[in-house]
Amino acid sequence: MTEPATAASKAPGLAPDEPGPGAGDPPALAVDRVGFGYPGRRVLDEVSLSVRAGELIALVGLNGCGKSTLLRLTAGMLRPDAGRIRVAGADVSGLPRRAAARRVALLHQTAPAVPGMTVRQLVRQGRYATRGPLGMLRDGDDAVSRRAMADVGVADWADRHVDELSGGERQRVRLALALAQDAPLLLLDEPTTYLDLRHQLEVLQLVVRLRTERRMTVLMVLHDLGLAARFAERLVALRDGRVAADGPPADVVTPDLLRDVFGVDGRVGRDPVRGWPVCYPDTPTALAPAPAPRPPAPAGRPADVPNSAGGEAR
Ligand SMILES: Nc1ncnc2c1ncn2[C@@H]1O[C@H](COP(=O)(O)OP(=O)(O)OP(=O)(O)O)[C@@H](O)[C@H]1O
Repeated sequence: MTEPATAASKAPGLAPDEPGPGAGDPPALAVDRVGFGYPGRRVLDEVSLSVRAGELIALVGLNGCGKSTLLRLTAGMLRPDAGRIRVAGADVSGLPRRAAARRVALLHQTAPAVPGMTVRQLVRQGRYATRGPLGMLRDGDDAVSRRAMADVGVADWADRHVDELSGGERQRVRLALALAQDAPLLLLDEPTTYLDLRHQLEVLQLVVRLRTERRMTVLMVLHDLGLAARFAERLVALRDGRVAADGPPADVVTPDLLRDVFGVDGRVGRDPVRGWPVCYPDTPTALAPAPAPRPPAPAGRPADVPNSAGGEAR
């Protein structure tokens, strides 16, 4: 997990006239004091995160703490009601949909499975961002789709119907769909859901390869702290819509994290061979009180009101 990133080739996904990352470039992702709420429900407050190109980060936290919402905001599907999110320097909520899709790909928790659609057809939809005005695939799109299917090991299923696949098989096809976007920033919402142990490891090894060989930047939500600590180089923990911890797994995965973020008493040891943190959760305990509410936002800054759109930014 700690192997250095290889030298960057041209970043994937960007149009030929868009520059790839280089020295002095803005962070791959900059989340700056972001707040967001659905109508009647405040979800994120003052969330800040700076991610370098090629980093592999696991986002962890209790159910409902705002992880998926942060990914949807980062993909430009929702608009923050406070703060800004920039991907390679561009404010995602101001980008046209296709331009955002060339920069960020999101693996959703659920698949857009139209009845009768084949795996090949679904994965090709990932090329949406590069399609011409009439929706035609361009030169090279088919090769990118095929590479995405091969990366995830689903090339042999190209003619199978998506709605006839098992949950785990569908999850891998969804990952191929996200990879087909060939975007430099990959957001994975629970990529190991439904997968057996072998395929969990295969998918996470693939994610590591994408980072080291293609210099993709990856932010992934994982519920398994052990896998997160083993595969990510950095862990970000959300609690009550705020960043509660951010750093290398060895620093972040502690009994305090188990208690304060997950409300679980437990111990943390080290894998005897590899050295990565291993959690030994004992029993649920009362969560420590949430941090005190921050002072009211200055007048004119809509940090504490729900997003009036309450949904899709576009
Ligand atoms: N479209 C929506 N409208 C209203 N509330 C929503 C919507 N989507 C999510 N929420 C609420 O926002 C909060 C954060 O949801 P989110 O899906 O971001 O949590 P999460 O950390 O990803 O949870 P999980 O680990 O269970 O997937 C939850 O309380 C959820 O009920």
